[in-house]
Amino acid sequence: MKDILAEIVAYKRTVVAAAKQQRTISDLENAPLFNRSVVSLVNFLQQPQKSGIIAEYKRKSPSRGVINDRNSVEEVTQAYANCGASGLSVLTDDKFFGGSSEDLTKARTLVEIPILRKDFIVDEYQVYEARAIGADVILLIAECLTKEEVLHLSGVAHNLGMEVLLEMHTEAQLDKVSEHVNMVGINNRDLVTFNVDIDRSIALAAKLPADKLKVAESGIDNIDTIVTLRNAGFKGFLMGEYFMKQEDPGKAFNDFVNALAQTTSK
Ligand SMILES: O=C(O)c1ccccc1NCC(=O)[C@H](O)[C@H](O)COP(=O)(O)O
Repeated sequence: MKDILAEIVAYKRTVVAAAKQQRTISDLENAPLFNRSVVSLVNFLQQPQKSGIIAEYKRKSPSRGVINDRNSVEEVTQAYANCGASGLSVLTDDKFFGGSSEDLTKARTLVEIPILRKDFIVDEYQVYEARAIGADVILLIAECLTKEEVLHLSGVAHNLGMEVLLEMHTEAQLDKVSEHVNMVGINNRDLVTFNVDIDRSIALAAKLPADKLKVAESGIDNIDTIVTLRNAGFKGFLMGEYFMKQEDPGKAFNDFVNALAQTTSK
């Protein structure tokens, strides 16, 4: 199996090197959105009247190919926000996921809920970039960063007023959690084999630090799974493909959230 993560990270380094030639960090600091007030995803995920779902705008992926090339980022993210999403995740990688920074900024101008920049962050330049394009939260992936890198990048995000979701897949990666990580995400998808196993989140739940909000990521496609994950202590549920592959992702999201509310009010 080809190591897609290594390929993505190598690509990111070339993209960052090129971006630095175009715009310096001080250019990013002067971007119109750079000093806007950040909206806390941790707060939104703790509001009981919201779904806890972080709904992802995802056009394609290495594991699935094209998922949705019909519905615009404006249409989908507005629908998600209006129908009870606790947060949005917008993929800003172009090559592997068909996203862009412009996608995130378009969503930012339309919605007021927290937005996660979903990308492969390996350089502090990308953290400044996240702030400049309107993100509230960054994703750090333990699998492609050292403990020192997580500490540094989460510190930069914290100093810029943003929150950090640290994604991991194994218990050994828990060692990389730093003081400026606000949320720990368990990715149910193995990024080498692409196998998805929801039990991955359940198995690791009790081992996660009590002071970090728990987020389950990937492969979630039904209400029973969310109920099980909630009972295991998860407050956030990152869902992309399940909604994006439907004819009308916004309607599918609305139907799902209503059914979830009915199930949990019984
Ligand atoms: O989704 C992939 O194929 C993928 C491959 C390599 C690295 C990351 C990948 N996905 C990123 C994600 O974390 C998911 O988009 C996110 O958790 C939502 O997952 P899903 O609900 O299964 O679309």
